[in-house]
Amino acid sequence: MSLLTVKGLGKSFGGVKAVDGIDFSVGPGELLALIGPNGAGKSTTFNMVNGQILADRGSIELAGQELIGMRPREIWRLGVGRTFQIAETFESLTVCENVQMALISADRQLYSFFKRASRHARDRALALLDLVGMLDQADRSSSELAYADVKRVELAIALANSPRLLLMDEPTAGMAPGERNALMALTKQLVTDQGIAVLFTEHSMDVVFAYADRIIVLARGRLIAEGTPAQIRDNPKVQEVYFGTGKTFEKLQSSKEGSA
Ligand SMILES: Nc1ncnc2c1ncn2[C@@H]1O[C@H](COP(=O)(O)OP(=O)(O)OP(=O)(O)O)[C@@H](O)[C@H]1O
Repeated sequence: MSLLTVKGLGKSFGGVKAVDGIDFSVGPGELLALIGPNGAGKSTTFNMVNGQILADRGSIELAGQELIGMRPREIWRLGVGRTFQIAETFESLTVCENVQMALISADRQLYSFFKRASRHARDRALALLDLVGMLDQADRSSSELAYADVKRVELAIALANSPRLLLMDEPTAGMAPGERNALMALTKQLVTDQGIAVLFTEHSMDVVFAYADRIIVLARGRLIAEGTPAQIRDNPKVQEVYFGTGKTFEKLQSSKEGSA
């Protein structure tokens, strides 16, 4: 059963068909990687799913509900979370307060008094920090954290909204290989346990091949391949348009060994 179902999705900018009629779906607990060379249409696809860009055509359904035409905030309220390439937390707040803010924001309709919300949210924030392995750093200032830990806090913040679908934009950008694997292993475990569907883009092929359940490949706005990591690795069309374009494939294959 799919949670997110995208059909015939398209978006043009002037004469450029950034996304040209693509279909895909993601199910609960599944990690779907969206890859492709520069300018393939990955960001445009992402931004259409979370409502930042209005699609020209097609449909994006979350559990049967059409998202096209909704604002990002409404889509977020329906349970579509997002993490960013560069993780950001409020540096003036502690780790725990950052997660509390996210909880209070997610609960806005249920709590009218900040104090009450804030007390209640602390316990839940600590539980989320425990999930991402950051409980012992809950009362530290966010400004003191190492980057890999900021990414963990960002994951806790994304989980605060109890997402059904999580969009992750290059989740491991800027991280060392060992840290990349730790973050992705944690993400995979959490989304599997909680049945969250994940759509992620990633330039790092070692991460894609190790953690994606399925991969879709875009090139010039078109979906040119879809399959398991093994199917995508062996697909000649993919090698031609994507891996064949540069040194990326070879380089990342050897980095996989280094990071395993
Ligand atoms: N706001 C915009 N105005 C005009 N053209 C755009 C705009 N956004 C994207 N494009 C064009 O649409 C195409 C797809 O861009 P997109 O950013 O979605 O690709 P991408 O796969 O995310 O690329 P990258 O990996 O480099 O981030 C490109 O040709 C790009 O130049």
